[in-house]
Amino acid sequence: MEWDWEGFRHAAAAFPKPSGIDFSYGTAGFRLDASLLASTVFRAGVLAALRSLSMKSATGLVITASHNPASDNGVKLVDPGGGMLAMRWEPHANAMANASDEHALTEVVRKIIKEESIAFGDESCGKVLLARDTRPSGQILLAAASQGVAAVAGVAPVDMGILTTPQLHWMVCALNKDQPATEVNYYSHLSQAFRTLEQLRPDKSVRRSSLASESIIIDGANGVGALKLLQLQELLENLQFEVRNCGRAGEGGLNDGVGADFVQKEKAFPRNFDKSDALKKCASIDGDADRLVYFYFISSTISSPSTFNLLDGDKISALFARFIRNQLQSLVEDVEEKPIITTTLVAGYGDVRVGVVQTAYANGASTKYLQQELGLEVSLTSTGVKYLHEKASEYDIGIYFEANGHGTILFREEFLAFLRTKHMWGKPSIHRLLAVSEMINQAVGDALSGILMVEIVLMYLGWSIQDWNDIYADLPSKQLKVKVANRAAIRTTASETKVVYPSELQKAIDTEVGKYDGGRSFVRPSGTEDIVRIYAEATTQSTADALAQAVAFHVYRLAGGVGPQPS
Ligand SMILES: CC(=O)N[C@H]1[C@@H](OP(=O)(O)O)O[C@H](CO)[C@@H](O)[C@@H]1O
Ligand SMILES: [Mg+2]
Repeated sequence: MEWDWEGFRHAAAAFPKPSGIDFSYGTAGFRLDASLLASTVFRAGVLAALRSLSMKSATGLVITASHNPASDNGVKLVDPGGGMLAMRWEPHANAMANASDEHALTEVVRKIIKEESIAFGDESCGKVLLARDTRPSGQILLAAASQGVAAVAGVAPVDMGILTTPQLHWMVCALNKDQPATEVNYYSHLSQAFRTLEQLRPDKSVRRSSLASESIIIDGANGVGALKLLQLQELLENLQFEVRNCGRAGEGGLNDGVGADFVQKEKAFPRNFDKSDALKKCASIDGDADRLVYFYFISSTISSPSTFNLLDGDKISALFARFIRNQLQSLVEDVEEKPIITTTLVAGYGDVRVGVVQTAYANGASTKYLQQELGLEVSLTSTGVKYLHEKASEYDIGIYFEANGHGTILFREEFLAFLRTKHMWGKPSIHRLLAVSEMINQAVGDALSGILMVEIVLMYLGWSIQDWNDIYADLPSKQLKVKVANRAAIRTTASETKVVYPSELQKAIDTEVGKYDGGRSFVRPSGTEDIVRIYAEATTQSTADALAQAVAFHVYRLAGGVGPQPS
C-alpha cells in the first residue's frame, strides 16, 4: 500500500496549528481550552494510528479533559494493552503537536515511521477505537481525531461514541484479546463478577454495624460516569445507589462544584448534597470516571463539632489491600506461622509478590497502616498514574492508588493462569481473587469498577463507611501552590521527595521540617499546571499549615517565584 503523502498534507492543512502555543503531552495527555485543540487531536489521531501499525494491534484515543472545566478539552491515547501510551512515544506526540504546519508535520511523521521501523504493505492494517466524554466540544474534536486516523494509510477509525475513559481502555484491551469490545460486555463482565463475589461471601449473616447501609449516594460530576452508572445499576440486584449530578436540568454543569477532584481538594459537599445527608455513605467520581473518593458527614452535637470525612485514594487502597491480603492468607497452608505476607509461599506457585504503590502525596498514616498493620510492601513512584501502573505490574498482585482516587488492582497473567488451574482446590479465596480480577479494570483506574470493589469488601466485612474510615486516622496535611517563572527550574530525585536543584532549596526544606514534630514536606513542579506544588504533613493541622507556608516561602525565594509572595 502506498502512503499518499499529498492526501495526508491536504488533510492536515484543514487543521492548522494555532501560533504561539507550545503543546505538551503532560501527566495525562494534551489538555487545553477546547477552541485551541483541533490540530492537536487530528495529530493525536495520526499518532494513535502509527502506534497501532507499529504494534500490529488496536489502540485507542479518548477526547476528555477529565475533572477540568467544561470549556476545556483534551486527548488521551491508549496503548494496545489498555494502558496509557508508552512513555517512549510521548516525545513523538510532542513533536507532532508542535510541528508548525502540514509540511513540518509530514517531516515529523516520516521521521517517526523510520525511527519506529513502521512497515506499510498491503497486509498492514491498524485500528483505533475513539471515544469522548459529554463535553459540548467533544463531537467536533472526535471528528478531527477520526480524520487524523484515516489519514494514515491502512488504519481504520472506529467511533465508540460517548464512554468513560476507563471503558475505552477496557475495550482496547478486550479487542486485542479477541473479546467483544462492547459496552454491553463491559457491564456484563463487571456485574457478573460482582454477583460471583456476593455468592462467595463467607458469612452472609454477618451483622452490619449500626451505620452500615446497603445504599450509597453517588455524585456523578454531571458527566459521562453518571450516565454509565445508571446503565450498570440495571444489572445489579443487590446494590442500590442513587446517582445525583447526572447532568439533568437544574443539577448544574460538568465539574462545576461537583466531582471527585472538587470533593478531595475542598473536603466539602458537592452541589446537591447537604447536611440532610448526614451519616449516609456517599461517593464522588470525576468528569471522565477514572477517579473515585468516598465521603460522609457527621452533624455537630453538644460535645463535638460537625465533621466532613473524606475517604481518599489512600483509604480505598488500604481497604483493597486488606481484602487481597486476607484472601491470600487463606491460600497459605500454615497461616499461623505466616501472619505477614509480603511474599507468601503458595504451594505450586512459590512466592506471591503483593505490593502497594503510592506517591509521596500518600498520607503517612496510610503508608504506616499498609506496612505495619497489614505487613505489605509499599513502593513509591513519581506522580502520574503511568508510573504507578508500571510499578504495580511488577507484582503478582499490585495495588496502586493516587491520593486523588485514581487506581486499581493489577494481577499478573501468570498468577491468574495458576489460580485457574487450581480451581479444584475448592478454596473460595481462589474464586474470589479470580472474580476480583474480572471485576476491577485491569487496564486503568476505573471509578465504576472501584465502587463495586469497595461495596463488596464492605459487604464482606459488614462494615459501615465509618468503620472503614477508622482503620487509621489521616495525619494533618496541607498542599499549596507557588507560581514560578519557569517550573523546570526545580529538579527532583527519589520519587520527587528531594530537590536536587536548586540545592539550597532542599537544605531550607530540611531545616523547616526539623522544626516540627513528625514533619514531612516535599516540593515538585506540576506536570499539568504552570506551578510548583508544596506538600506538608505534621502532627497537628496548624503545624502542617505552618510548615507548608514556610516551604512555600523558600520555593518563592529560591526558585524564581512570581506574583504575590507567600506570607
Ligand atoms: C498532587 C496531584 O493531585 N497531582 C495530580 C495532577 O498532576 P500534577 O503533575 O501534580 O499537576 O494531575 C495528574 C493527572 O490527573 C494526577 O495524576 C496527579 O496526581
Ligand atoms: Mg479523570
